[in-house]
Amino acid sequence: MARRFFIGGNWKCNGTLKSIEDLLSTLNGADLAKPLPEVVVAPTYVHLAWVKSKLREDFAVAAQNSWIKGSGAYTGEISPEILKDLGIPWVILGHSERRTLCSESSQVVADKTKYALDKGLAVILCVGETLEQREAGKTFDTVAEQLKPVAGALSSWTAVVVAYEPVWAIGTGKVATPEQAQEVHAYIRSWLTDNVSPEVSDTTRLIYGGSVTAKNSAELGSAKDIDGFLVGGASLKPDFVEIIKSAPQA
Ligand SMILES: O=C(CO)COP(=O)(O)O
Repeated sequence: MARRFFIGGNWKCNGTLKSIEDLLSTLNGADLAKPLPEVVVAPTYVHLAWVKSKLREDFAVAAQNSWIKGSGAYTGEISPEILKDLGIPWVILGHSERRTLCSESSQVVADKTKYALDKGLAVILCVGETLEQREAGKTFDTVAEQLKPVAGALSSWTAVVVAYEPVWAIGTGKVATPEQAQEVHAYIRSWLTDNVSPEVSDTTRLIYGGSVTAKNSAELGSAKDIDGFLVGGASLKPDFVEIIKSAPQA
């Protein structure tokens, strides 16, 4: 079945009013061929509602995280209910920066994913190995360990996109080769067949993240099991438009 190509821009902890205004005018002014891939940008929480109100209507917005439970006495957190109320359709969960810097375990990521989906958000679920894990031959085991609690928690995957982001490729300029990325995407697809269902495996979009640029996106995007990208640094630049343009036409 055809999976619609998906391009996410994770702005991380970046942006000023001026830089975002400039970026919005680049994105909104871009002349893009139809049919468009699905395009979703993730500004910081404080910029989210403003970006949503200014962004072209054929792109959507995502939060970069959400709380594990509903609204209440959780200082500093943002619940899926609040995001839903603001009309935010997507959330990124399990990014390696949160797993590492905020000690989010795979079980916490699974519980957050379930809660966000239950409240009607769609989830970009990130998985990926460190360089140490790759060099120890543990890439597949690491990804399986990250997916397992999610598979245990979810009853439906229709609103999930899985982002494979090898930690060693994030923000390093060291992009996975199309063969390296394809190998792990194929593994994830077979893992989903065996542990969830052939239908989920066939329909779930698997996107790649880690030093994606306008120079490498076309080649990566032509790999069989790569259904899109989660772009960090290059999503803050006009490069992002070129990455969108490089998406394979459906
Ligand atoms: O972490 C990423 C997207 O979530 C990738 O970041 P870079 O594209 O900057 O390597």
